[in-house]
Amino acid sequence: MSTGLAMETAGLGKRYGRTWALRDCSLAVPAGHVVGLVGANGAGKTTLLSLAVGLATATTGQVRVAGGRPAGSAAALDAVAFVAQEAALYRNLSVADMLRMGRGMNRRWDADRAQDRLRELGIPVAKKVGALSGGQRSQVALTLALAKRPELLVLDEPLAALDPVARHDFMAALMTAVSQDGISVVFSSHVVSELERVCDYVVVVHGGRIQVCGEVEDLVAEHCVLTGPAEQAETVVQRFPVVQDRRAAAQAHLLARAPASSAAPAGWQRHPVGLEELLLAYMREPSASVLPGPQPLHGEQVVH
Ligand SMILES: Nc1ncnc2c1ncn2[C@@H]1O[C@H](COP(=O)(O)OP(=O)(O)OP(=O)(O)O)[C@@H](O)[C@H]1O
Repeated sequence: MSTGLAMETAGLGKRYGRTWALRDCSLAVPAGHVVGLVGANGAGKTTLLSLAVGLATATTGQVRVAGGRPAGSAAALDAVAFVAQEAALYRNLSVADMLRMGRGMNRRWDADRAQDRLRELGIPVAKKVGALSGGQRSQVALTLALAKRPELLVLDEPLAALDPVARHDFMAALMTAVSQDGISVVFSSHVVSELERVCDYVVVVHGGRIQVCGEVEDLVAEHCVLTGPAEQAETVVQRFPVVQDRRAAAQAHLLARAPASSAAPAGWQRHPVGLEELLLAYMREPSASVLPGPQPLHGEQVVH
């Protein structure tokens, strides 16, 4: 059994009929990170998260979570909390009913903390879930997930239905929980502009395959935009892997994998690149990939 990894997959694949929703996915995400999972519609994000929380079974390969527990096993269910895309709450039940259900279904339920959290947020527990705003419903779902005291919290597009203020409040609540509890978080999102503020690790999925996986700090340090004369661009392209190539008549802008330790070519300037720009470049260029994260374990037998 391996430890220190929030999520690890080896050769993981999921097929629905003739469609491979996820294919040959091998990654190892260290514990203690806030991981942003991004990719276009239909890229395979929900499939990967569903496999990780044990809601779907793999067609090929393996997935383990929270320090090597096989996904879907009793040990994993104890250690992992999941907030689904539509924050699966029973709209006809009151918030208090949901809290009672949570307590009945979980061994390590922290009822006091859940009550305190909802009080601080001003969410009345007597109210029916269906009568809450979208932002309040998301906060209730997060409260229920945190009350489980998970080691790994998985959220599928938690920001999708929220307005900018609710989105900000939700992420602030999540970050507070992360710093208080030291949990690992993996969440999928289309809001690439907000990831820089909250994530320290990113995974990009494209067409069911992992395209990018690594620590934000490393990724940003390993990339830059090189600007210089367009007629010399080909020589630069041969020297550095280029993710995005933009050329005008006179000048070229190349978003390249060129670590800070490598000198910029003579006559060229190096500019730092932000996470949003970097992720958008990779998402626009599916053939470019980078996988600098730790190597997943191979060859270990996992008994489900
Ligand atoms: N239950 C299913 N039956 C058939 N095909 C499915 C099923 N679930 C997902 N797929 C297909 O698998 C692929 C990946 O879907 P998935 O929902 O994982 O993508 P996603 O990245 O989460 O997309 P989105 O951002 O739109 O939520 C898509 O082509 C989708 O149509």
